[in-house]
Amino acid sequence: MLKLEHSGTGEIFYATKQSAGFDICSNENTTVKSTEWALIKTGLRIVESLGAQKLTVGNELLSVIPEIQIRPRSGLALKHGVTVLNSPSTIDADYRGEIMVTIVNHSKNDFTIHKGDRIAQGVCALVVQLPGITVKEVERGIGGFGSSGKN
Ligand SMILES: O=c1ccn([C@H]2C[C@H](O)[C@@H](COP(=O)(O)OP(=O)(O)OP(=O)(O)O)O2)c(=O)[nH]1
Repeated sequence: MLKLEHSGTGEIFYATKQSAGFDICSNENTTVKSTEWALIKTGLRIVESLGAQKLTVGNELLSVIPEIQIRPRSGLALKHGVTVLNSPSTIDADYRGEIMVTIVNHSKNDFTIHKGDRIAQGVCALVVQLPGITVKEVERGIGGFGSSGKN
């Protein structure tokens, strides 16, 4: 449905058979200062997606597409006041750039992140595009973070 790859040696895994989220690790060493936020590289990329699937509900033919939601790790939030600023972040199925995570540090202390540290988790969900809304572009490619408009 969606195929994810890591650009380095980083593993992508579910902790248990019934884990909803897979761990997302930092692909860099950095420090997020107290009360500030930073965009962190993950080395992850979607390399393939099946595209929209059609589902009939009542009289309507709906497009069902996968997305990845980035969610915080509860342990980081509780122990360090560190979370994902724009959570749940939306990773579109046709995004081919590196998946990035905006980490915010709400604590009084600077927070150091090492390459390989688990900073967030990814959840794959199936969403429905509302019928009757215009689809403007065919594909997103590597554009993100405000690339599709002025605001
Ligand atoms: O935390 C995030 C949020 C987004 N993205 C990438 C994947 C996503 O598909 C793309 C666009 O994200 P979003 O729709 O949230 O961005 P936007 O600010 O609305 O800008 P755009 O005009 O690019 O849609 O950026 C990330 O890598 N990490």
